[in-house]
Amino acid sequence: MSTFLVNGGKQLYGNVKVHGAKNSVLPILAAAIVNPGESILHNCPDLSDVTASIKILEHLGCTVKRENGTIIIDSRSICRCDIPDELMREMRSSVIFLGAILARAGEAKMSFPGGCELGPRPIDLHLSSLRALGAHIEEKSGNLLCRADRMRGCEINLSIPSVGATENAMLAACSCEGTTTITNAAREPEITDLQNFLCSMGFSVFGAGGSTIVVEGKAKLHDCSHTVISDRIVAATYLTAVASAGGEVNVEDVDYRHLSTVTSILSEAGCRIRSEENSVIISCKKPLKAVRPVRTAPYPGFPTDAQAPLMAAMLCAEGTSVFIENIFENRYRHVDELMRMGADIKVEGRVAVVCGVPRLHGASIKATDLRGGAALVAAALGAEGESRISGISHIDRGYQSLERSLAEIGAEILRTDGP
Ligand SMILES: CC(=O)N[C@H]1[C@@H](OP(=O)(O)OP(=O)(O)OC[C@H]2O[C@@H](n3ccc(=O)[nH]c3=O)[C@H](O)[C@@H]2O)O[C@H](CO)[C@@H](O)[C@@H]1O
Ligand SMILES: C=C(OP(=O)(O)O)C(=O)O
Repeated sequence: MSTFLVNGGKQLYGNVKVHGAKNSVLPILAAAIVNPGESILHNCPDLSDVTASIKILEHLGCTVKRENGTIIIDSRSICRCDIPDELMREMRSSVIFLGAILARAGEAKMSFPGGCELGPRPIDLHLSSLRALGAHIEEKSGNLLCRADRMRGCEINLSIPSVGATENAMLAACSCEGTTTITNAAREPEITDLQNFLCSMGFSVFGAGGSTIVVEGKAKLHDCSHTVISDRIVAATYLTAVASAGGEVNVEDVDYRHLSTVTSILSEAGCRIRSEENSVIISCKKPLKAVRPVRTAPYPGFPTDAQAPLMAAMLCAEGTSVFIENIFENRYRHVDELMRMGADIKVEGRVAVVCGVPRLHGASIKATDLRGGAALVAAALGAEGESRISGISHIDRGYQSLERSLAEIGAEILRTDGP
């Protein structure tokens, strides 16, 4: 089992590039099967979740070529409409294949998806949206058996602006007769990226980025190519790593507009931030100052995926910072591990209170989810001495060679094989 060995206490300097967004490329890979043709995707990160998506595409009968950051999917030869349980469990985004397979084949069979364990992650809104469009879905012994003989566009009002339910509804709506209007849709930049990809293959989809998305079903489709947007959560993680360790780093290939809630909090903490066309430059001297309460919220609010990395940066800030996790019920599993490094954090329900301590020390710690794992790395970079971080397969789901990127800006971090 691989671990990260981090020798903390070194400031970070230089340039680091942000790769393509996991939460964009995964639904886009699923969407590629809606079009019986070729899709060329650029800026695809090399992540274990991307590998899992490719396995699903190949299982369905697609031909997939992957070269550096480009993935070419030819979905003309699709011959199946089921996904094996072990692939469903590998990641959350496997469930987005449901809308895509239904749109393409009119039937689908799969089990429930995996993904980070952050408390209950129901898919009721995914299923009710697909049912509203005309799908018959039977839930039997942990399996979803779906058929859709004739899907019709309709109005779908989501009770929560769920990212995944919005994506599934958009994909299924592509094969419907007529127009589908999704209200209270998720507004994340990754939804806009999915809309742009669907438009590039010939669909008429508009409104993404706002709360109402309109999909005109059925269209004359053609081969397409698309470049995936950059990963705002990876960018946020680099910013918090610099805030934790100190130094000055240019985070490149990023859309600063997607990061404004994160950069405004880091500025409030005392970091100097300069946003340019495609980069954000951060410069920090320790100690930082505590910040006003950080409340996670759907985009454009503060992203839940950046909550743990930001917490890592605030552990040694002067004063008390409060975090309120509004999206997921149990997203503080990193807290116990951070406390092994000397952090002072109290959690009650959805609230975590972080009292700044003068310093952290290295420790043996374990990542139990993706962003919690990234937070442990950020904290270890700012701690005195050596930390050994296990469970890094969680981190590999969302960060391409995190250790290499951090080493390029001066971090002492090594991936080792062993217990
Ligand atoms: C692959 C991907 O894009 N993952 C992201 C996506 O996850 P995901 O799409 O799973 O997150 P959702 O936006 O669906 O979840 C938001 C909230 O809605 C609830 N809910 C969701 C669906 C449903 O059918 N019923 C229901 O109650 C969830 O339990 C959660 O409390 O958005 C999350 C919120 O920004 C991010 O943390 C994840 O990184
Ligand atoms: C929670 C996350 O991913 P997933 O939804 O794929 O589990 C994440 O990217 O932080």
